[in-house]
Amino acid sequence: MHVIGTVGLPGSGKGEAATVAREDGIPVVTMGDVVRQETADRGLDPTKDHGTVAQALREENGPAAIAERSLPMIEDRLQNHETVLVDGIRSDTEVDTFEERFGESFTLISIEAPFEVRADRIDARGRDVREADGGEGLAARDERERGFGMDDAMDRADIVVENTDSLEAFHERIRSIIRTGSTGDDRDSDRDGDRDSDNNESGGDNPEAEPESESEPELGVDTTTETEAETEEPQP
Ligand SMILES: Nc1ncnc2c1ncn2[C@@H]1O[C@H](COP(=O)(O)OP(=O)(O)OP(=O)(O)O)[C@@H](O)[C@H]1O
Repeated sequence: MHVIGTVGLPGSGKGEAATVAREDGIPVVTMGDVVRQETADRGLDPTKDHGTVAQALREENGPAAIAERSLPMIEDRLQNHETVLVDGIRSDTEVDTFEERFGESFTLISIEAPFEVRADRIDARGRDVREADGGEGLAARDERERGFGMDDAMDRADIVVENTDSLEAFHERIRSIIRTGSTGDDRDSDRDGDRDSDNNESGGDNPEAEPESESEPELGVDTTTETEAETEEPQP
């Protein structure tokens, strides 16, 4: 059993990580699914009343309400799958919920990219209403997410993935983590030192990880992660 959670500010790459998981046949449970389900259960319109229900859930049942409601969905998927990805974690209180339930089988990945990089990618994505057209700007969205406790959740991550390289390199990175249950190489910082050995033990010497990590530098076309590429060393 392995439950992988992702956390990251808007435009950091959580959706891309979920896509990689699905391509690998790994079910993805998003916090949004939980809220949509609850909205439908209350006889409301999931497309319109989503925000109100998310807020109501937290007010009625506390800040971990959405995470708690996601647990049966995750456990259901774990009946038939070894690994499940949980997308959309927003606070350290939610991290507590997953750690309490899944213990060492829970791995939190923080996906990070600088503000300007995320702003450019969100513009290019074209999904969001631009600030100039009355949409919520990225700074305001960041602020709102941080208000939920996202910084504290990110600080709890077992693995930090800097998504500043090419999309191919990011996909490869996430695939490697999902398949091996660990970083697979030494490029990710680990903010929680006592989890490091767990990662290495659980999959650091998985043979599948080797070819993937070796091929990564070739995939990178973006120059923003030069320092990462320079520090890349073959695994002993
Ligand atoms: N390494 C990358 N190189 C180029 N484009 C990328 C990279 N990573 C992500 N993107 C693109 O940036 C956009 C934002 O990524 P994504 O949608 O995965 O972010 P998110 O964290 O899910 O954002 P949100 O929280 O707003 O839903 C997408 O269009 C995605 O394809």
